[in-house]
Amino acid sequence: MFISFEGIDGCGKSTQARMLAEALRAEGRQVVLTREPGGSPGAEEIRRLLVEGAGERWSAETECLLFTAARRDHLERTIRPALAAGQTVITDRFADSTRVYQGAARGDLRAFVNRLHDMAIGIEPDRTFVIDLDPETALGRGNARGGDEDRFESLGLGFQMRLAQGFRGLAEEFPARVRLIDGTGSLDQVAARVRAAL
Ligand SMILES: Nc1ncnc2c1ncn2[C@@H]1O[C@H](COP(=O)(O)OP(=O)(O)OP(=O)(O)O)[C@@H](O)[C@H]1O
Ligand SMILES: Cc1cn([C@H]2C[C@H](O)[C@@H](COP(=O)(O)O)O2)c(=O)[nH]c1=O
Repeated sequence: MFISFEGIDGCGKSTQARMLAEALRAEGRQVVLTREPGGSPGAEEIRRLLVEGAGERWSAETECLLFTAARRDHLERTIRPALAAGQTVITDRFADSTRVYQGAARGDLRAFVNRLHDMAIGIEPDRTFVIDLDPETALGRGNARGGDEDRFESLGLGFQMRLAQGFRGLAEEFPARVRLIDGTGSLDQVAARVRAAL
């Protein structure tokens, strides 16, 4: 099974991806927990180009190409081999992030993003959990966490609000696989919502 977690920066998706991986492992499943951009040595190199770039280093189109290149490597080196071995793959972000960040929030590039996806990726998760949280709360959580990978989080509240709208829209666009999960409350409360939706 192939599962993705999505949402705005600081919504809690990495925490929930990790909690679900631990819960499934405790039940005896073999789980590969991975992330994007990254998840394979080559894709982690591309991640550094993306998240360590200062300010507006890349155009939205170039970002699409870099994220898609990283995803292709991640798919070839990590995701497909794990799925072929019967393992469960849980990824912290996948193609929906490109649809929302580059395709909608940074500009109107959905057609470009879709064409790249069809050419180079061509696979969707079986289930996608969008952790839905208001951007002010999410930014507060992100700031409290600190860290130096602030290339995207520094884009501000207005950008995060466009993202939140974009992620909510995925549930309507892909109703068979995307589940909107209320991200408020304790870690265990959110985890219970994820399990119920799985
Ligand atoms: N339900 C929650 N209640 C309070 N704090 C939370 C909750 N879930 C996560 N956090 C905290 O919020 C911060 C961000 O969480 P996390 O790293 O899981 O988010 P994220 O969506 O993966 O962020 P990013 O995309 O920016 O990496 C962390 O410090 C985490 O411990
Ligand atoms: C896959 C993907 C990611 N992004 C952005 C979203 C985040 O701001 C960063 C990654 O940071 P995280 O803390 O690991 O979530 O990259 C994007 O804009 N487009 C994408 O396809």
